[in-house]
Amino acid sequence: MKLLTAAQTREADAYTINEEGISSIDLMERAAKAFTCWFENKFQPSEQVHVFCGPGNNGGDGLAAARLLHERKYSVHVYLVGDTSNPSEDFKTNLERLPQGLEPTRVEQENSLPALNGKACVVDALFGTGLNRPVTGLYAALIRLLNESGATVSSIDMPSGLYPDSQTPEEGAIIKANYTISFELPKLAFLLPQHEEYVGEWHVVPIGLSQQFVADAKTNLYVTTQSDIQHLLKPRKKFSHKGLYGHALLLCGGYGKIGAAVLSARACLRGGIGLLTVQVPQAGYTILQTAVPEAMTLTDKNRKHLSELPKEIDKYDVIGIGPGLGTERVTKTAIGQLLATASHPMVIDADAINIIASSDKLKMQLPRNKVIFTPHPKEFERLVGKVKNDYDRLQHLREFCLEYQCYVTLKGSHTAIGTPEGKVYFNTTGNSGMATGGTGDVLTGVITALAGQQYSLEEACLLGVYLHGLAADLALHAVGEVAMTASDVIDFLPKALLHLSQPRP
Ligand SMILES: NC(=O)C1=CN([C@@H]2O[C@H](COP(=O)(O)OP(=O)(O)OC[C@H]3O[C@@H](n4cnc5c(N)ncnc54)[C@H](OP(=O)(O)O)[C@@H]3O)[C@@H](O)[C@H]2O)[C@@H](O)CC1
Ligand SMILES: [K+]
Repeated sequence: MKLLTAAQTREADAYTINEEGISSIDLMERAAKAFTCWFENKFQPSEQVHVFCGPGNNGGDGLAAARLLHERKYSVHVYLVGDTSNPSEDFKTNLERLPQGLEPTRVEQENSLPALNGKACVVDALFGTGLNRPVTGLYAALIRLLNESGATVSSIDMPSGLYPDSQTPEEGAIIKANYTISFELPKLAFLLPQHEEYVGEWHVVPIGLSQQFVADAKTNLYVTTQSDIQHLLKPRKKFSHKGLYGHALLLCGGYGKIGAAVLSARACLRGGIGLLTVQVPQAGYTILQTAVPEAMTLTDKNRKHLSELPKEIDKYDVIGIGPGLGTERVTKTAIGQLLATASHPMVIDADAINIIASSDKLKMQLPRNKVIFTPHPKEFERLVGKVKNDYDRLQHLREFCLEYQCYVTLKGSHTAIGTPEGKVYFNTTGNSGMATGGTGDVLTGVITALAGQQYSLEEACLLGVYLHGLAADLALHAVGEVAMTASDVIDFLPKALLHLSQPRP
């Protein structure tokens, strides 16, 4: 799914009105109905609902939603906040449409802010995508009051005060919403970790914006949904044999971290690889052979660390390297040899990233269009330098992928996948149960498996990241977030694959 900017959303709005024969006020009614429908599923009519409206169309949505909730027997209070003497046309119409018994309260000064307690149910319709400067003054005072009240806040389209697709200046007040109900498409701001406390749980509701406009809109930002991912999955042929599904080499594990190699290897097998060879230091031989009997095991001449490449390296279809390696000098030398000689697709994680990040020479040796890096944010900063905020991190992601013509899956709540063409895809599966040691090793195994099965590197990243998160989402029902381990994620990979291969409803 494409991610459009606020400016593009406004254009989509205008295009829909001009080309699809719907008036602006009717489009607003659709938006208000979509919001109300979500609201009714969430809150009982016994709730006292306080709707705070700003002067633009976001406020207009709030007025229409207030009317619809009133009709559905909610006890509604409407507040017109700030200077609403010059409102948008659709705001005006919806103000006129308020029925008797729903007279709005004007809030024009800080000393007329209403008192709210923690039980209040608030609808935030102050500002949406038309916000054009930081929120200060009366609006900021109201936002602070709402944030401190403990009330449950549902924001229409955007948490008021948050910039939809650029860094919000520090001086601007921002609503801390429990829920954000956005129209048609999510906003970039929702996908960035720094906004978690403002956006809360977000949902997108359709309002019938022109699909033609969305299809033609230019963007390099995407959100991966199940339907985007599902069609990537390749069915197996009936007359199959293991040689058709790739031979992967994993270079993982060091003394005290052989478990990382076990996790990557098990995940690689669950990801469908035909044949798997794992090279571990001598200390890992018995462990690997016992824990992962399906994998062939090679031992390094070094007892504790990777120090050499296997012979006949050309016979492998893909190489996964990094989990548990350590950053010994001998390992650095081996990675140098790998980058200088191998032309395989490579999945590079953990200490292999740290080693490459510490050497400009190694970075220069990276083969173009062959490498997938799978860093967490700290490893990413080692690669690109310190970042200022999440927007800056995205910018660095794009620039790094373009410069080195590589793929990067930057791990996080919405893992961001950068491509050599400068595209960024945000993943939508996964949960905080994955914040535990070893889940990264699992991802390396899964992506390595997919890259070995002749998925393109872009497909391997998109599908691998999605599956990894989906497995954790399925594991959530069985073990919960707190108890989840990396092994649970591996155990649910088969269910995730089955889930994706079911026909779409
Ligand atoms: N596109 C769609 O798909 C659909 C969109 N819809 C809805 O429309 C919303 C966008 O509406 P919008 O464009 O009227 O902008 P909105 O967010 O109400 O704010 C503009 C007003 O705020 C003011 N203002 C701005 N910043 C300010 C500040 N810091 N402090 C104080 N004032 C400030 C600004 O005034 P001015 O700059 O002139 O002073 C202007 O009056 C969108 O989020 C969605 O909810 C749906 O109804 C239908 C489908
Ligand atoms: K809002």
